[in-house]
Amino acid sequence: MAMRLADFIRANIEPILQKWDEFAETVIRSARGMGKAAIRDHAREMLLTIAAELDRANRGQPLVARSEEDAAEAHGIGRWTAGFDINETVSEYRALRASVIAFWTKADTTIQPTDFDDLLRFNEAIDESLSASLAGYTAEKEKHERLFQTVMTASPDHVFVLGTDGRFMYANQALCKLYRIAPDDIVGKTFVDLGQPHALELQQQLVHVIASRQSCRGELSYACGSDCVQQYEYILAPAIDNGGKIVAIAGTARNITERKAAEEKSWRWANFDVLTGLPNRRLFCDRLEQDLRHAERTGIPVALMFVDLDRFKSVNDQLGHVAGDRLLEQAAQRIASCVRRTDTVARLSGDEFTVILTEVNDVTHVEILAQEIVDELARPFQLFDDVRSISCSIGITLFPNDAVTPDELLRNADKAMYASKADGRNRYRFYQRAVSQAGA
Ligand SMILES: Nc1nc2c(ncn2[C@@H]2O[C@H](COP(=O)(O)OP(=O)(O)OP(=O)(O)O)[C@@H](O)[C@H]2O)c(=O)[nH]1
Repeated sequence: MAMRLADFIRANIEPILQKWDEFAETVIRSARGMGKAAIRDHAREMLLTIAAELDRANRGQPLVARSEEDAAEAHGIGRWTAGFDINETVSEYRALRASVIAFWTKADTTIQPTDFDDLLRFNEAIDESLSASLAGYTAEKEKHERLFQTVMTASPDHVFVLGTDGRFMYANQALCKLYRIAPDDIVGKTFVDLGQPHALELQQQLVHVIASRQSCRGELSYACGSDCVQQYEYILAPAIDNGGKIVAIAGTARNITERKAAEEKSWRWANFDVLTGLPNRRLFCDRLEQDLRHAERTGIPVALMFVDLDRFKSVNDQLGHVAGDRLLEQAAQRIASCVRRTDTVARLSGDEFTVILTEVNDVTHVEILAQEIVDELARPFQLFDDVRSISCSIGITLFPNDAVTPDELLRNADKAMYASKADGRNRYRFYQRAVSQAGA
């Protein structure tokens, strides 16, 4: 052959790369996100580097200069990052070697002694390049594994990998600490083996993730002592290989106990009266709407009471606001003690309370209850060193007889309450009767 191998490679680089492309189609399937052009450019770069090495060898210079070794190493790192597995990385070099030799052998007519030297050096160059590349690949892989381990170990969240049979393949330190088990001992066990009440739920979720091939989230409680329950939010996600097969389930779980407590606290702030602990106006309105909807379905009436303390201002004026607060707290407890657990007692504002009575089959019961509240609030209140007596005025309206909307019902109850006040306080009045009396 007239042409040296290095020159041959440079002259035939296009057809060599064309052949390489065809082979690469089958080898590099798993190189996610890497375009064909990028892969080809890499091959071109490697071939030109090897050709330059052959030139140097022909001139009697050392075969592999440091910079080429670095380039091959960087290539290996790139292959790991691009998602190549180690076989694909090796195959890539084998394909390059095969492409070049196939072309060269085909083009060869008369073999010169120098051709054997070139072939030998070419193979050596490919081997050197491959080993530098693999060194880069494995170093990068190990570096990432170490980083992964560090992140997993430091993570306060639970991270785990389960096989499709539900057995642990990996669990990080946080999870092992929770279950009081060594990381090596947890491998091969299932959540059921760890003996937690939430195990069956997780097992079912696992089956669901495998069947649907979709991730799922959920919440669970973990009893970490007789009076300690921690809440966790978890995500289970299927790990799918290049062939579309589910090979594992990756899971994370985060302790949300504090977040839940904060949410609960802010929900209480938004919906309950701080002084009395009763539902506030907002929650009262929600409950009234719900109760009315329910009553529409069942056809059983609802009664709404408006309870206003009589001359409460004088308690504040004479004994101070703190004593007034004490009275409001006690009044709230007394009203609540008169009703069923299913009924709602709320504090709308100041000394105004409301009571929603559901499933009122007999209005007589409403009257009895209203009188009970009047009597309860007429009993003396112990306010620190003082004892005070006040009374209350109650207005009552009925759904659906008097009105059907929450606003109208509230207005009616308010009017009936004022009728009680006008009648001399310390009593209750029904809206209907108050209206007909006013009309009479
Ligand atoms: N201690 C205390 N007082 C409050 C609170 N909210 C409102 N008040 C007072 O409650 C009083 C309500 O008075 P009113 O309902 O207007 O009048 P009243 O003295 O009860 O007289 P009648 O309703 O006409 O019988 C006002 O003095 C308010 O300042 C509270 O949270 N604590």
